[in-house]
Amino acid sequence: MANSWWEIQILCDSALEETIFWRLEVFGCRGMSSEVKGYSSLVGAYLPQEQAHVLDLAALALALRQDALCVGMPIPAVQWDLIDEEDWSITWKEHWQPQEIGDRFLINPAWLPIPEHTDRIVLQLEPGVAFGTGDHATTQLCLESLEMRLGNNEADLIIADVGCGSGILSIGAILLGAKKAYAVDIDPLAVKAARESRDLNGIAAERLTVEQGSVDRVAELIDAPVDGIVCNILAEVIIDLIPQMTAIAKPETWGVFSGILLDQAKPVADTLEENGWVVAALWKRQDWCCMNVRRT
Ligand SMILES: C[S@@+](CC[C@H](N)C(=O)[O-])C[C@H]1O[C@@H](n2cnc3c(N)ncnc32)[C@H](O)[C@@H]1O
Repeated sequence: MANSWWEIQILCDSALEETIFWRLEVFGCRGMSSEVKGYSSLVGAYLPQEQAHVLDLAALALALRQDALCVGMPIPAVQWDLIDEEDWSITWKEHWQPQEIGDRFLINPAWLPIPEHTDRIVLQLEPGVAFGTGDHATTQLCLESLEMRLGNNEADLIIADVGCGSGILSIGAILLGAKKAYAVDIDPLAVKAARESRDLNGIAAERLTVEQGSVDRVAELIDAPVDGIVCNILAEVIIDLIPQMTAIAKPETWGVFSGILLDQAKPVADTLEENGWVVAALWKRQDWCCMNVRRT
């Protein structure tokens, strides 16, 4: 089937939801949703067909089973099916509704009209293939941190968004008043999605540069160190990237780092300290945390 997607559905105890989201993210799933079913949750996720073989899906189901057994929870029921692109998009549209985040943002699916009577900043998104719809706790924590950081409309602020996914954080920063953002992602599909999100929100290409790559790509693109770095990737990736982040920072540069499970916060904080950064605040949501960091 051309342009087919795996639709993965997992019926689980609600307490397992966060671990399952994490597993799915590491597996490479693009869109994730969850629906409450009594005391259980039905977690849905999507993955381009070419990215996983049936054997990979079976291995994923096994890992989820082991995760549940480790914490004495009922074993989740996992099933998968191939669906075509059109069905995938329709499924998304059913799941995805406008969502308020923090005090300022309203994430609005692109197929719905822009709400007229809202005092919130409307951020339009398509159900693209990239991570970053605002559903995930880590994205929410980053947007809320940006709200606090950019509360005073700092017009000259330049930020780097490492692992931009849909571009949600860069766009959020620009809508809050940042002058420019450099958004990078190693996934070409994310780069395409972020450029589409930029156009959807009427942001000029000069204000939001989107390129494939990572921190080293930002270093090539910028003329001067950035004022802020947002990075919502998994802890182990952030740990590897911290030394490179120092190279694109100046003494006043701040960072908003998320994608970090609570029990991985210490190694991230240790690596930050070793590289001349300090954790100024740590925000928690579910099993995740978001670090607001600054240079020492
Ligand atoms: C959890 S998503 C975050 C998306 C979006 N920024 C958000 O906050 O919702 C992480 C993104 O980081 C990208 N990524 C993973 N490792 C990376 C790396 N070493 N450098 C740059 N991007 C990376 C992934 O492709 C993915 O799009």
